[in-house]
Amino acid sequence: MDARIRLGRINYLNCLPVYYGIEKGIVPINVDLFHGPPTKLNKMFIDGKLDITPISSIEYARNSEKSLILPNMSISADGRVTSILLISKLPAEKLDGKTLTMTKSSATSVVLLKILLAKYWRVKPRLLTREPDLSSMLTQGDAALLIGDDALRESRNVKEFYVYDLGEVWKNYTGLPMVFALWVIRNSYSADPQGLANVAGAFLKSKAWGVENMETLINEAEQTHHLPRDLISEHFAHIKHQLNDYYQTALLRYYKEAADIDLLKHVPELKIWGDNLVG
Ligand SMILES: C=C(O[C@@H]1C=C(C(=O)O)C=C[C@H]1O)C(=O)O
Repeated sequence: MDARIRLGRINYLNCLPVYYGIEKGIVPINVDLFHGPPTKLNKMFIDGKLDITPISSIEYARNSEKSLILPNMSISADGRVTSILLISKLPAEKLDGKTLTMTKSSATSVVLLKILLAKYWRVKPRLLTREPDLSSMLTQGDAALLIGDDALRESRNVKEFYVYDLGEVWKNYTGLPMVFALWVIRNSYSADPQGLANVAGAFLKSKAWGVENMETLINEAEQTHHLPRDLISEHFAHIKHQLNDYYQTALLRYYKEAADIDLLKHVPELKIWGDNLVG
């Protein structure tokens, strides 16, 4: 099989540990990589321009008939995540009627924030979507939602604000981890079980290589993402790339919470490739 797989790659630090082995050719696989923030990859996948890619977990729920889930992969956190931050001039309980600006790069964390505002903090701010630029977001509003590297980059400069790590708030609310992103497979691509097995295997090998070679990953991340070393290792320690029963239960709880406040039409079945689905 030498058809080149069109593979998405979120351009945040959270993907480095699972892509490094593939990108450096340590794990050989024939792919064309497409980089971008989550909302760009979400759209490319839905438009049929990617075969396999991480997408915001809420987008799988909205398009579950178009895709299958790649097993054993996710971007998750069991509590603190370090990179999904609500940065606010006021305590979150006081945001009722205030203006909150949200990064345009996110889909899952936008819905997560809406769940927490409605059900945990019980407030109803006015919500705006903006480019991920903290100072202009906080000029236009009283609070801002940032994700990924944009959040990590600001996380040490926000001491004068109230800072909420939404992985941690979600854990306080539900007692469960939070699954932010899933790797999905375009339905028509699943007709190539050998190709799929190759990709699934390559990710497992690349992920395992990353776990064994954490220092190399941190060195690479320092150079390519320009973040402090201790912040990088803290982020890597909190991001989980798994999708076992515990994380699947948590994901279904998130979908249920979203459906409860009409942000999702129905809770989808998690169709995971290899789970008695296709050959
Ligand atoms: C933990 C993260 O998870 C992410 C959050 C996403 C979202 O909110 O839609 C999508 C993909 C992930 O990048 C992060 O960005 O740091």
